[in-house]
Amino acid sequence: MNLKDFVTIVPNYPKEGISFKDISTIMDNGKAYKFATDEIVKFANQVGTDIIVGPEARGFIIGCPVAYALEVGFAAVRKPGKLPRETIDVEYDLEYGKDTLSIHKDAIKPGQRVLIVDDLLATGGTVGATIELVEKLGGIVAGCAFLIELTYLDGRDKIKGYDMQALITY
Ligand SMILES: O=P(O)(O)OC[C@H]1O[C@H](OP(=O)(O)OP(=O)(O)O)[C@H](O)[C@@H]1O
Ligand SMILES: Nc1ncnc2[nH]cnc12
Repeated sequence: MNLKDFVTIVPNYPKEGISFKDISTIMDNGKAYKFATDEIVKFANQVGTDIIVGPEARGFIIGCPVAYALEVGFAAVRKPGKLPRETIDVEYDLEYGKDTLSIHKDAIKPGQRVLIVDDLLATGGTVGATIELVEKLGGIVAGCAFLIELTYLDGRDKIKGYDMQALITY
């Protein structure tokens, strides 16, 4: 299956000049959604995975079915103020300005092998901050898996030295 055929390109969204890669047309097709999930499950098995970590919100859409298929847990990385118990937080750079990501302090046990799953790698700010959260909790980043990599934004530079998988590249 050519997964790229299921991505919808939306020009000038959310801003003029941005070519938005809409994955909702992968998710609304059962066969494409399963194919994408199965490909990440294969990678997860290769690198060895005890738990999936996915950043809000699109990381949940693809991370949760992977966790289900592997019969491992899923830990959510969220924007500030969304998690009810004690968190650790990491500030990271956006194209303009800064943002923060949080995870529950007890979401990952020291030594657990973590696969970070998200829909898309752009500048790498989100995955970089997620790696920092996992490692602060003593987790081992087994790898990072994405449906899409925007190679022209060089996000890969932020995950040098980590195993990574991208199913579709632009
Ligand atoms: O590599 P980066 O430059 O960090 O960009 C990639 C991130 O941007 C998008 O999430 P967004 O923050 O738009 O949130 P959403 O999933 O809630 O739409 C996407 O789902 C990735 O998480
Ligand atoms: N071009 C893009 N398309 C979809 N999601 C994104 N997140 C960051 N950049 C994106």
